[in-house]
Amino acid sequence: MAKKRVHELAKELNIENKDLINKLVEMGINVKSHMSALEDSDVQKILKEYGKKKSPNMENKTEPVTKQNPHERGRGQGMEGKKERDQFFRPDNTKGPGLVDRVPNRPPDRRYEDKPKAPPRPPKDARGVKTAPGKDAAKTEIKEPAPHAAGAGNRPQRQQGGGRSPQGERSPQVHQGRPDQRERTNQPQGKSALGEHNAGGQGRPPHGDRTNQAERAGGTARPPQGDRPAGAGRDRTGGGKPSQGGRSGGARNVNPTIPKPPEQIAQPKPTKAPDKTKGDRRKNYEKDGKWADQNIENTKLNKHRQQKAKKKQEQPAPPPIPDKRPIQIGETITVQELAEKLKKTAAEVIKKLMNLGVLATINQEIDFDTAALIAGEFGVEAELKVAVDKEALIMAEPEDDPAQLVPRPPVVTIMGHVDHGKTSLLDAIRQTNVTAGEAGGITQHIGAYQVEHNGKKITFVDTPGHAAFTAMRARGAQITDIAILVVAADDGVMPQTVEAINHAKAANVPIIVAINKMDKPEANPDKVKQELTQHELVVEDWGGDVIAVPVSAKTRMGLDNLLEMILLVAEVNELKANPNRRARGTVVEAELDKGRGPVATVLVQNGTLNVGDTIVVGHAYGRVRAMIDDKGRRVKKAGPSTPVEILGLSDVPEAGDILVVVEDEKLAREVAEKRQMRKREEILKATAKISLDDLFKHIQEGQIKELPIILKADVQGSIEALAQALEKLSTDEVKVNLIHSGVGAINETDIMLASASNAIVIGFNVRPDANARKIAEAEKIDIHLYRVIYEVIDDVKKAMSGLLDPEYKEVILGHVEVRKIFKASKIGTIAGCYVTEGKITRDSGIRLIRDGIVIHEGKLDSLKRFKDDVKEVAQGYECGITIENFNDIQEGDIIEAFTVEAVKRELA
Ligand SMILES: Nc1nc2c(ncn2[C@@H]2O[C@H](COP(=O)(O)OP(=O)(O)OP(=O)(O)O)[C@@H](O)[C@H]2O)c(=O)[nH]1
Repeated sequence: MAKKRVHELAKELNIENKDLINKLVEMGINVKSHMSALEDSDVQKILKEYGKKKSPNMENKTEPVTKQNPHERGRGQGMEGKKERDQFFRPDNTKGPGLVDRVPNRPPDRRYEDKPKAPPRPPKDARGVKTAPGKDAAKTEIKEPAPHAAGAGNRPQRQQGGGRSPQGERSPQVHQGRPDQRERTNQPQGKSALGEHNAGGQGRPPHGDRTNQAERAGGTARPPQGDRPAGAGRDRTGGGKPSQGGRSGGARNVNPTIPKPPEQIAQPKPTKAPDKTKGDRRKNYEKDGKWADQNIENTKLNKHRQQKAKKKQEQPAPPPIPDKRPIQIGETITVQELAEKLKKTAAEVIKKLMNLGVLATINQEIDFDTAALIAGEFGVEAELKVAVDKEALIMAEPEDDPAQLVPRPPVVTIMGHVDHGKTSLLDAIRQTNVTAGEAGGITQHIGAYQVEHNGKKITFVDTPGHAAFTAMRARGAQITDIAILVVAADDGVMPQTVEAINHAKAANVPIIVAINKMDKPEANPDKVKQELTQHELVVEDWGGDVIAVPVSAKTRMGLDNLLEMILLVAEVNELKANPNRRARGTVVEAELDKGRGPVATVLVQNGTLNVGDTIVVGHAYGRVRAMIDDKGRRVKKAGPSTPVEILGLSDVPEAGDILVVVEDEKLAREVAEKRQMRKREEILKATAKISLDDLFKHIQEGQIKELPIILKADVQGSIEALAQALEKLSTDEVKVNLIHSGVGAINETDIMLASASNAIVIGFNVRPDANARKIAEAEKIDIHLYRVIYEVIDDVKKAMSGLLDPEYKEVILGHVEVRKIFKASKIGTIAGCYVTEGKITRDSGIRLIRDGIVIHEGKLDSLKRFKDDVKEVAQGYECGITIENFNDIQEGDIIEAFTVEAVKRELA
């Protein structure tokens, strides 16, 4: 006889293949699919299982039906149609048709409410609250089916077990196994929740159902168990373990009375899982060791699948986990960049900015604080990114290893009073050196030179005077090791001598006094020495520590001695440097050579500068293309204290700029460009908008060499007259430059031009229109309005000479539009007006403007509201106006009301 296949048997039993397969698996019968053939014995087992289940449960279930419990009803009625049954089972698959949806509509314990006798049990209630609602609801809604045998009574259990279809099949088995289990579960021992459940299912008094079920189950239920609080607790836990229970315990241990809701299954309580599994396993094992093991395996597998499916169903589109990492923002950031960092659109960011009252365009930079606020609005934290100061990095002076330090030539600067012979002395030393046989012969004035004395080198800075010395110091460059103070023996200490002394002292530079012009008969070195003491310079002869050397630049007398002394002081001061490192130096002189480009004389102060080195010098950078020494020779390297001319810079640096060698050109360029930008900004800042009020101040500060003017007038004749008069005002210091003139009102374009060229705007018998006025205010453009040519000339003249004293300033009160004209023989022309802006007062001065041209300036004769005289009329109101001694008012004219206020002038 042909073996029966699973699907055939399922058909026979009127259950789904899936359910039957699961049931078979639970029973330890290995089947792979609905096509798997079943042994006769297995078929018998199944039939027995289902057959067994049917009878008792069905009977039991009828009772609840009468009580109109939906579940019971469903069961009691028995499910005839497959559809119905399917409906019942499917919900078990976590997401049966409509199961979840219906759950909420169900009162959680409705089933139990129907049982008034049910004694209240806190623990169970608790559970009920937590889990039952879903369960019951689900059940109630879906539970109509359960037609066949076990169906009615067991279904709830199945669902409970895991709410999966397999359980549906299992249900019969549940019933089968029940008695045994019940016996076990009913044992007082605290079994796992599930165990309790199962048992409790039959014997849970607190839940009305339970009693019913117990009855249904065939009296196996044990009320005492149900009472056990522990049981309840366990129950709950068991309930919380849907997935596991579903498989391992669900089917087997399902509690017929308290079916678990799909929700419970869907949201298991992981904490109790192990207990349940344990309990189930033990039970299974007790029941049938093999079976249990297999079942566990299957359970795991199915659990995995279910979880997967569940995940898919429950989280079809998991919301993207927001990136909570803080974003890094510098001191400033553009709106666009911020939007990108926040992964938002610029529009969204701009909108948030607007909410904060910040109007910004996409390319506008906002500061860190604002950016952080915006980021916060989007729930993102912002961190201030401290930019690495590359400039500081390259400018940092590395510490030299003392072992690497070697003596270096002293760098000497010559200072002193005018005409005391500084230049003569420098030349004399240089020439002496040349005549001494220095190779090369042709001396180059590159800003510094080196001489050799007794085999030792001395570097002289070729820019005498303390002004240059201090200017360099002010730039942070101190190149001088020793200062030679030249004092003419025939003249003595003079004011600039004193200055030089103070500058050298301030720089903490040792001083050697060269008493020059000793060849002169009137030379009086003692007088010099004496005067020096008054400035805290006590020469050695007089018991001090200051070296004084009598010299003559003219006769070259004492020069060797002077050089000797220089070397001595250098030795005492232990001047050392490390030639084995990247060079660092200071620009002594720089210029733009027509043929060679930017040329700078650099005094290397430490390290060795090589041809090919990448350098940054102030705002210039480049690679050392060539180096020329003070003798005009090309050199490849320059060590400490060596002055060299260097070629290859991008721009002409300034004296006092520091030269550093950097590793790569990109970094050099970056730093140099940053400095250039900073410099430009400084220049821009310094060039403030000109106004007549502070014109003289700017002229004095040398910031202005010309005064750009934009002139607007009522007629061409006025422009010509004014242009001529204004241009005549040009002086040697400032040239008046009429950059634009025209007939008509001052408009927006005039203001923009003034803003771009930093010009002042003069209006003669014309007014700025509303737009122009607004822009002028925003752009801080100075507009001067006149009605007399002489006043224009006088004001500009005074402004240029610093004599302008505008003690009064005109303030515009408002504008009134003439809308209707009335003629009255006695009064004259009455203008029916409307105040369009500001206000007009009875005592305000007025200008009648027609097409931007001032037709009349004067006073009001009367200001009325209806028939009453009023002191003022505000914006939005009508009024009647007559102008003193003026009747040529036309409709459309604008009356400008103004007042003149005294202004306290700031001293320039
Ligand atoms: N007799 C004599 N005249 C000297 C000596 N040194 C300089 N002179 C003269 O003094 C005058 C000024 O000399 P400079 O070398 O130009 O003096 P300085 O200090 O460089 O002058 P400034 O550059 O104007 O500050 C010149 O006429 C020199 O010829 C000297 O040793 N003896």
